[in-house]
Amino acid sequence: MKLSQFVSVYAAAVLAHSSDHQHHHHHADLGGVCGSGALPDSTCQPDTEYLPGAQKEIFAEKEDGWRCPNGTSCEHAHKHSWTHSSPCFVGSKTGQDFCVFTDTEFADGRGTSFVMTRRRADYLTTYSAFTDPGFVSGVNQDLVRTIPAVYDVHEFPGKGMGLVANQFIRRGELIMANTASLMIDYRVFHELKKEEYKELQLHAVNYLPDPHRKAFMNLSTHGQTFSTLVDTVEKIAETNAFDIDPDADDEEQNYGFFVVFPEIARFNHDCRPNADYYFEHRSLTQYIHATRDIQPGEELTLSYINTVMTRNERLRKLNHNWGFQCACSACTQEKARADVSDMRIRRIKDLRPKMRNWKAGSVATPQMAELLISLYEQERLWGSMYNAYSFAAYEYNAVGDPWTAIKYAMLAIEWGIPMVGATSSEVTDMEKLVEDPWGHWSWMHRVKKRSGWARDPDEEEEEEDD
Ligand SMILES: C[S@@+](CC[C@H](N)C(=O)[O-])C[C@H]1O[C@@H](n2cnc3c(N)ncnc32)[C@H](O)[C@@H]1O
Repeated sequence: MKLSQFVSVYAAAVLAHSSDHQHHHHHADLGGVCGSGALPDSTCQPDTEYLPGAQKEIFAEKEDGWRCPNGTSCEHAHKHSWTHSSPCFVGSKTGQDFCVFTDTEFADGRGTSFVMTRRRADYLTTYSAFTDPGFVSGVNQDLVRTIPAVYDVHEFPGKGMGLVANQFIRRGELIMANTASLMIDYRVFHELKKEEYKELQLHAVNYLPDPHRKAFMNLSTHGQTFSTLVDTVEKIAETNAFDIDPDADDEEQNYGFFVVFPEIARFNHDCRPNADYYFEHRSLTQYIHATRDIQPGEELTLSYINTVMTRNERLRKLNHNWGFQCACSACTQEKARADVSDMRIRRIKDLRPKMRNWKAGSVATPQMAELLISLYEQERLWGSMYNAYSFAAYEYNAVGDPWTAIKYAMLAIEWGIPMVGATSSEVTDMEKLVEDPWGHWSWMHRVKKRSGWARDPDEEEEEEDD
């Protein structure tokens, strides 16, 4: 297993679509393509026709009659029963059509919309979420609720809407889960013209079933208003989307997804959040669990950025990507405390690559892992504790102390399941260690390396810094 994988997945799963989009405040964005064959004539309507509720009248036309730009064929043979699959634009590098694929039946009729290639959309339909509808039945608890919510939605001065715990929530408990609403292949942003992908985005949202589309259109635009729907949808996506890495079997490893989950989008940011998220590909679901015990009345928060950043780095990034001045407890603490917090952050950044280095010359020791645990605790980075416990389990096992290794592996599993999921490699590798530390890859690994008993270090997988 690759240690770098879990650290990078964790760090990269950041609520960010950092490219700077400019917004054009003009009407009739769709007007430009009307009559060009890019869209069916029925879509060549004033923007107001795209308001929620207008979907059926506009998109009642069958896909068969739809054409794609530049004479490309948009053959949408229905391998999976996509309810809609047009329009399309050709990617500048891949030469493939990027289209809108909507399944309005998905997850008990909640629906989901993709903007990607046919090939990738079809690949995603091999996931249990599509092959076994029962798998995602009842996952989303917001549009149709069968279990009482542990939170209420409130207005927060200076932050817009946010979520508040309405009861005690224990560490590790599930707070919310959403299947993907709008899922965009990142290549769309690299290969299509801005006007093209904005149009695909608009269609993707329009195709969602009514209540779902309304929930999407209600999301934050960071206080801005736009005269066209295409710009509003773009700003909503930019303000609310998560970056999701492709799964390990996806043939497009270099490009992940830009995904919106309307209810999860209500979490405001905190640098020391009391909730964290992970995406489970086979259910196409983003899960949110409590990183620590939460008291009723506390605001529920996620970190939009990598938490292991100094105060100035965090402030800069949040201001650049979302345009707000972070006023969380970690950002507003008095200078002496903020300085020592930054010292801890720098030490964390220094320790992790050392422990990820499994070569003979690595200076990693179990004491470093103990230090990392303490630093995470002092920094209140509860969502990362599992990561420090894993390092400790590996380090103890690597010097031949299986019982301490098992103790930390158990802690890594306990803290890791709600943060990264029970089926993630981080958790399953810890389970292997617990079952048989002596047979685990990490057993005596440091000792063997340093004594020259093991393979040539250069043959080992190199771990990168994140
Ligand atoms: C994903 S949305 C969060 C929910 C949003 N407050 C709403 O009303 O729907 C992100 C936007 O919320 C606001 N926001 C989130 N966290 C914030 C914070 N810590 N301080 C100020 N504004 C925040 C910003 O406007 C940001 O662009």
